[in-house]
Amino acid sequence: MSLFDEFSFIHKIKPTKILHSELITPIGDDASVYKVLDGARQVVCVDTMVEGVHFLKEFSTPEEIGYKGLAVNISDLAAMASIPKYYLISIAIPPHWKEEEIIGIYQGMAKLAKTYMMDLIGGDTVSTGDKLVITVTVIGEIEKDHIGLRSNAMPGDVVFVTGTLGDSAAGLDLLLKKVSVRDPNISHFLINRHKYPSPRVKEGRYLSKMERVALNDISDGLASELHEIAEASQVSIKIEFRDIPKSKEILTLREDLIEKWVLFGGEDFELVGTASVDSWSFIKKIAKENDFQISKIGIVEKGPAEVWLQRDKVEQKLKKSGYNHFKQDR
Ligand SMILES: Nc1ncnc2c1ncn2[C@@H]1O[C@H](COP(=O)(O)OP(=O)(O)OP(=O)(O)O)[C@@H](O)[C@H]1O
Ligand SMILES: Cc1ncc(C[n+]2csc(CCOP(=O)(O)O)c2C)c(N)n1
Ligand SMILES: [Mg+2]
Ligand SMILES: [Mg+2]
Ligand SMILES: [Mg+2]
Repeated sequence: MSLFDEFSFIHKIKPTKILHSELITPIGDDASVYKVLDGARQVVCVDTMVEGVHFLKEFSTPEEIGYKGLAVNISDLAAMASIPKYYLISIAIPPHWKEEEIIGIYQGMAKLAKTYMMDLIGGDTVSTGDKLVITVTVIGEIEKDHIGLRSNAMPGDVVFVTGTLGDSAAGLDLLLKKVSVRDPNISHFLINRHKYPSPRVKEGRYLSKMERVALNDISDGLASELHEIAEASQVSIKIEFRDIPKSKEILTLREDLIEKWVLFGGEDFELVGTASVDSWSFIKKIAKENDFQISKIGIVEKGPAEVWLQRDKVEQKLKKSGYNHFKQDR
């Protein structure tokens, strides 16, 4: 499968003709949005988790796997600025998974679903040969005209991210024993960030109040997601490494690793986006009043769909590197 590129594959299978004019976002964003009869907008998306690719039984409990499986999907709803409502689970179970473990996965999901008031409305259960596969479909709603499209960025905009970046990838490298940390509080924090991502639904909802906001959630890494916004909006993006928010815990680790985790690590499930300068002053005020973290990391400029990274006054083109299924550049 090494010749298979995830992103060019999606481009190849993307339909060239849309049959329903009610469809607002076809393939190419975090979720699909379409009009329903009463004029409201429904938001739908699906993501799959595979044992060995997204999680390992050796270091994650069934509850943790379930929590994360739903969280990463809610994160895509947050990246459209929508309100989560329902979810469906398709699960392919190999012989070495016991029923009580599968129920544990559902318990992990149910815990998070309660927080976001989501109902489990269906799914599918099948057997499979070797690896557990969990496919989660989520459905949300959004008001007309307030969708966080990747194509909404405009020259002059501020580029922002929520939370801190790189913690999840650092936590994964701790679990995989690629790095070690002496302080148990630091390793606990980073591993927790890997196992329990917080979908930024509240942040997405506040951001939806702006007249125009571009949004993407960080699953494959900051560099990859910024490229997706640059490509969808046909703009150039410039970011400053120093301004990317990093946790105090990650800052105790090696500088070259921090850079790799922050830019290319992925699974942060924070939101990255752009908004006008006027909206940005307002966003900062709302964030302070409502106790969430959001930081300016760069600007949008006219120009080709590229991403530039400034570091110690040196500017370099940032490659679209990050997590790409089938590609081994990580
Ligand atoms: N096999 C597929 N068939 C049809 N559409 C697909 C397929 N795979 C992805 N897509 C669509 O391509 C677009 C980009 O998908 P992608 O999975 O990269 O985004 P994402 O779900 O936000 O990221 P991630 O999966 O890394 O969390 C989305 O619109 C998605 O629905
Ligand atoms: C055991 C194990 N090895 C590696 C990783 C890292 N990882 C897997 S998928 C992915 C990108 C997001 O997934 P997707 O693009 O499918 O949404 C990343 C960063 C992990 N979580 N567990
Ligand atoms: Mg996404
Ligand atoms: Mg996806
Ligand atoms: Mg991905």
